[in-house]
Amino acid sequence: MTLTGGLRIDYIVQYAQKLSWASVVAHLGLLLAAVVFLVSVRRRYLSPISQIPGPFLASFSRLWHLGQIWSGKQNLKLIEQHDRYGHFVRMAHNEVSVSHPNAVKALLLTTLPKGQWYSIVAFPDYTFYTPFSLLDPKDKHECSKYLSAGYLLHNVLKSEPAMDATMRKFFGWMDRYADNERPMNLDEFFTFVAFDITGEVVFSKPFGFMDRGEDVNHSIAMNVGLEVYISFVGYMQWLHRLFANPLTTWLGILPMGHLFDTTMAALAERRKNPDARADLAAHWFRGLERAEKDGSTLFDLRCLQSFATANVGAGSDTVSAGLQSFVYHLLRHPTGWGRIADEIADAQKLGRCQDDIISYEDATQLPYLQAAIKEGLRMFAPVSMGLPRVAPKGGVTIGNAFFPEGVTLTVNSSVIHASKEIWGPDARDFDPERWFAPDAAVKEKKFFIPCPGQHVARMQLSKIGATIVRDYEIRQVVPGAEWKWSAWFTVVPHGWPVYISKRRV
Ligand code: HEM
Repeated sequence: MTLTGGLRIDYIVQYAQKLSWASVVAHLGLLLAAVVFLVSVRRRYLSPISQIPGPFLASFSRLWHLGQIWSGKQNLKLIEQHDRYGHFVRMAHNEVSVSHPNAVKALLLTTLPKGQWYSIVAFPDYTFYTPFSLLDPKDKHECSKYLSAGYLLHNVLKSEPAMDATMRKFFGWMDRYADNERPMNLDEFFTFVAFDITGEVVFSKPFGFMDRGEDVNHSIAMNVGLEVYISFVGYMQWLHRLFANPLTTWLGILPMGHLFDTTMAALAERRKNPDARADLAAHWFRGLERAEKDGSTLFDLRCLQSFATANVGAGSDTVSAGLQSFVYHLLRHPTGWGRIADEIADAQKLGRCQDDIISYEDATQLPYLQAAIKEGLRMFAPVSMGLPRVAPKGGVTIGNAFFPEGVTLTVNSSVIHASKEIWGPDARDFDPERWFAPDAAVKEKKFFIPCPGQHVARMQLSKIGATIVRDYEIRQVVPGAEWKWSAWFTVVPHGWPVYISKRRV
């Protein structure tokens, strides 16, 4: 060490020895403040996305974004920001929300690495992974190829009789409420039926919500807790390691609850049963055999188990939200409800729509029904969180903007669905008629974010939606009262009880 270096250290040591504890803390505080200040200045002014407009807090931290999630209205707040700033909004120091019409194609339909946030969507703990949570597109593909066959329409259709059995129970509850003339929380029953159908479709075992007509073991309430958890903790992965690790899994103290226990137990049972129904698990187990033969180092039983739980979450809340949006918006547009009732009456004259639960085949031939379902999903996108991708080597160009490697670019369905540039000046209004425009099919492909469970979702929305309109009349207990919701990863409304009456005896 040089003489000057030694002297400097001596000086610092002597200076520190003279300080009281209070002033040591004050000095450390000052040092920390200086570091935070310098990092913030660097992020705000020297980042490759410094020129992207957005809220002040977002220009140097994640705080603005977390605040919006906490408000429960992140989807609406982001729409407001895009209305103000245009196609690109800096929503955090390293993340840009994109509403450009090319966003879905450039970011989601292309194989880009996913943002770090996705690592959280694998349960029960951070050592598990699924194609949903894997960030590298090559890894995702390696797992997905063993899982995707089950979602093909002709495979999903094999579950229709099982879906019908669960739907029958759902309509049994509607009949009971109609007979008793008591208000029904249709929102809850939509969630119960969606969860039970997911159980049927995934592993031929409903969770039992429809039998009891209640949230068995508070599992759905717990699932909401999990949604809040992933929305926040996804941005603080170190916390996830603290809460959800192999030790907490082994101790069984994670808040996964009945849904996840049932999923694991059902999968274990399923594996032993060679005569099982052709459900998703059957395809996945076949995929597992293939992966073993191929020597896949990535796709294994743990990945399959974790993926099953991801399906339960991803497939149930979303369908409940879609069903709710369909009924809620049609109650405000009685002519739309009437149009569907009329097309069903016409179909019945031709011998269709006769089954107690309208078949999927018949429901797909009801154009206004299909338009109203799509419009419900457009108006109220069930996945309310942005979907982050990371610009790879060489960067990404969207419109006239170039984003260099490493920038996180996010697409939010609600923002895309509310874009006046895409849907026209009436983008914020519910209007099923827009789905009869010549470019409607192209818009659906371009601007609805793809999901592997789309056929499962469409079957439920179409069959339940059509049967409700054919067989029931619904009115809100407080006509016109607004529903309530909080937007976490998904957004599921509540708080709009209804009276039911039967059209069919
Ligand atoms: C109306 C209902 C639904 C909507 C709006 C919807 C929407 C979405 C969206 C936006 C994503 C995120 C895609 C991404 O990260 O790039 C997603 C992912 C996913 N959804 Fe759906 N979904 C619905 C129903 C379902 C159903 C019924 C299932 C299963 C039966 C399902 C299974 C999944 C799975 C497994 C993923 C993760 C895919 C992956 O990255 O590997 N979804 N969905």
